[in-house]
Amino acid sequence: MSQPATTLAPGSVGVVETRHLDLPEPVPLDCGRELHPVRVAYETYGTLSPRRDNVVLVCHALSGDAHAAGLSRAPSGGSARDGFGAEGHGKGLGWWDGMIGPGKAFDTDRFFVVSTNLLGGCRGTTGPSSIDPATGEPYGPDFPVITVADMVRTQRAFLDALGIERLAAVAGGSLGGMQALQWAVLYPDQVDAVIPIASTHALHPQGVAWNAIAREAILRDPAWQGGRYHGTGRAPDAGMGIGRMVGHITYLSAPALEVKFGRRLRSGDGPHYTITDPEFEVEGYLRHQAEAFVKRFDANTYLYTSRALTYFDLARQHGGGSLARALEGVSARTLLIAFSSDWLYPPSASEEIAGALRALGKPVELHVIEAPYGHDCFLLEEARQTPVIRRFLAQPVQERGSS
Ligand SMILES: CC(=O)SCCNC(=O)CCNC(=O)[C@H](O)C(C)(C)COP(=O)(O)OP(=O)(O)OC[C@H]1O[C@@H](n2cnc3c(N)ncnc32)[C@H](O)[C@@H]1OP(=O)(O)O
Ligand SMILES: N[C@@H](CCO)C(=O)O
Repeated sequence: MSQPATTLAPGSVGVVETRHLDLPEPVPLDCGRELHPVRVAYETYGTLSPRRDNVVLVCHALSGDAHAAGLSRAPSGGSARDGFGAEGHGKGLGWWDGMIGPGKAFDTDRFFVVSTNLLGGCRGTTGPSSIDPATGEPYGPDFPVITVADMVRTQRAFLDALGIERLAAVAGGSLGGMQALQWAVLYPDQVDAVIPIASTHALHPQGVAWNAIAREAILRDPAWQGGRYHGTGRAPDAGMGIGRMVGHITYLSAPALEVKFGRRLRSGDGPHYTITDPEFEVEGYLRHQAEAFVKRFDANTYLYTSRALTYFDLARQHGGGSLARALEGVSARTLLIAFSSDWLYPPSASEEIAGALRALGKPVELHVIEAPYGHDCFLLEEARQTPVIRRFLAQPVQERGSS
């Protein structure tokens, strides 16, 4: 994971700025509605080749944004609600800064890396906090329910507007990996390689359940007000904070919590026998994560995005219940990376995808990295993902085959 920085480290893409593009056409959605207008927030790193054949799209997870690499030019300290927004994790460096740059996994000496904030987001791309042209008010709960396929259709339309037809690769972790898989299925002739990391073809029931609890915490906060909290001076911060605490624990692992906090108390002279104060270090940490999160994120975006990732089911949506059938049309070569301690998006999910692709004779590699930090390993274990990704992306066409 990128560290706070005031100076740019070697290999940095430098100071970057999030830009915005308005799509010329409405985006058709799985729910049957169309969305228009749609604005997409994006950043790019590296140089587009004259043949426009070196584009890598990186897709973020639940709470990310377009600021994937470099040091943001945007002012810090803003929030998702006040219009300009704080940086991805509050320090100015992009959420995959260790992975994108000269000589890094996504090498900007070679690739033109594009990162967008996903549809439904609260970091510059049209989402539930955007103005509904029909009412002149924020959409709130009137925003259409969106899917991962809708996010990918939006990215396709965005790239069309930039004049980019093909992608050398699509990569992302978690929900970002779902988008990569969705690209391979929806646009098989337009993407050469996909790199889903710590991801799945369908979240397991326990994952669906944890997401449901997080959403429930928001829905039951009286300040949510049926989703029409914008402009009322009240927002469901309490509910979203609890939702983030739940979610954040699912991104970690039991051994990581043991090493990081153990059962240490916050105060040297405790316990203080209180039912309200955070006595344990891990409780203080969770409160900190909740407080930081509500400053940078919108509750309705959380609801819509969490919903989209629980709906995602390649077999159901594209294969009549069969993962193999869903993947039949894939022509991109696939690199799957999973982490041994990730119980939310476990290696078994990547193994299922790899098995289905192999049985179909498609080129696929699976790497399970032994690492203790749980699901968030895709943000933390940059050094160990880098050689795997660099080697995969360096493979000349004639060497591409099943493994
Ligand atoms: C996924 C995308 O596509 S982009 C979105 C990615 N960003 C996020 O998810 C943001 C929130 N998540 C995190 O911070 C994740 O833990 C990670 C993986 C991104 C970073 O992991 P780490 O570097 O190990 O950070 P860690 O989990 O220790 O959290 C550090 C924070 O907790 C605070 N903290 C650490 N220990 C304690 C404690 N005992 N009590 C209170 N606060 C604590 C630190 O002060 C630090 O705060 P800051 O972020 O405000 O500076
Ligand atoms: N911590 C990451 C991972 C979620 O899958 C996020 O908040 O987006």
